[in-house]
Amino acid sequence: MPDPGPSPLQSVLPSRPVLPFGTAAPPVEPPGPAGAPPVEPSGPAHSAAALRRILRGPSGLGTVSLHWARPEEPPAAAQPVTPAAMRPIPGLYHHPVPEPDPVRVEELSRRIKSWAVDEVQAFPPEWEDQFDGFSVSRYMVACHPDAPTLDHLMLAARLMVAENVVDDAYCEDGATTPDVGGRLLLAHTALDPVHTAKEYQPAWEESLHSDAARRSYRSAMEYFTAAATPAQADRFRHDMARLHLGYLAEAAWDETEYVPEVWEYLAMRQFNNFRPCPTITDTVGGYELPADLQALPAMQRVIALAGNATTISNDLYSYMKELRSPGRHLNLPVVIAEKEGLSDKEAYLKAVEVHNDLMHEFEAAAAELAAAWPDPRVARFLKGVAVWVDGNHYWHASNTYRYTLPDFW
Ligand SMILES: CC(C)=CCC/C(C)=C(\C)COP(=O)(O)OP(=O)(O)O
Ligand SMILES: [Mg+2]
Repeated sequence: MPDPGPSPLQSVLPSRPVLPFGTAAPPVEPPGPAGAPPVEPSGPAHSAAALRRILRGPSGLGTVSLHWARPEEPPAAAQPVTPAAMRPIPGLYHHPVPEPDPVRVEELSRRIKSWAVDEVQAFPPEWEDQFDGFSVSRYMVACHPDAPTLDHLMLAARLMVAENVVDDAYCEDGATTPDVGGRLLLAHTALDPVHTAKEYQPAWEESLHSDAARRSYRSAMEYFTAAATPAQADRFRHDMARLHLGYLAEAAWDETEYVPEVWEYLAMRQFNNFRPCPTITDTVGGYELPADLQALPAMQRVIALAGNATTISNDLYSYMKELRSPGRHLNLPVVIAEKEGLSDKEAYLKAVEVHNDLMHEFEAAAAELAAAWPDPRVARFLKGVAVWVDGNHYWHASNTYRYTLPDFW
């Protein structure tokens, strides 16, 4: 498939002031009465042009200050960057991203490893190669190019590492145990604190240091809540509860050897999903999408579609890795093949089409919302989610340590 070039949400970078940690964005009146004004009928050209105008951000008198603060670090290294070896899935709709700033990647790698090894003991020494091969720094710099400082990037990197520690230690490839529900709930309390009788509170607090998963969640959440507003922290807790519900459904189907219908699998994957990563784009970017705008049904639809597209992208890039794992690892191609009687190749190619449909639905919903709610914070958040989707694809397509593709082409 020819490279479709930058997504409509990528074409301009809205300019916004960077707010220091924890500062709530100044209130801006939504554009109209309670309900959003009707989106005028528009064809693709109209909405793309409207979207470009909206995403360009405010212009005219008094807006000159609405420009991003330059990152505190020195500019990127002048030497040419060796682009990562990319192998995009043929026919997969995606947008290219600029090579992540190598200066930021190198410094973030140093800081996140120090946190993982020295602060929280996130993994045993025998997992060090896997940790390095995950390339979390290249991932996060690609997904959050608007992060004003490395401290902001560390917020995302710690949570990404912690989320994967929990997935690997509790849910992946044979790690699932019959008591996974109890273990996940207790790990979740490292994000969503227990408030209980005085006599029992110390035992809970001590539990947060008892395994790598809880140590990682507790520490990453402590840094996050220090930087985020209360509303952003509560949003994240809610998104992580969704994620853990998805893990539990996956574990229950694994335990009972149930193969879901395709729609059931897609429903589960909307919860066992990258959602908690793009939805922190405002905290990592140093601004806030207010809770009332984040909760808009139209915004919720955009977030769900973006998360679904990113997660089915993972199903496609991790297909070979999962075929090699113990037992039957459910992913979209495997479920389509089983439930629709297709060959492995036919099912995989159909899963690529499902991914592409999700991407087009996401971009259309984002463009419609940006036009309906021309609030600069909505535009910036939508762009941040789109950039996360594209950065996530870049990481999957270039992580040849972790992923290989089937020979279907
Ligand atoms: C980082 C994060 C919030 C992950 C959420 C759920 C998750 C682990 C994925 C969407 C990745 O899926 P999967 O478990 O298939 O991971 P790999 O394919 O092993 O990379
Ligand atoms: Mg996978």
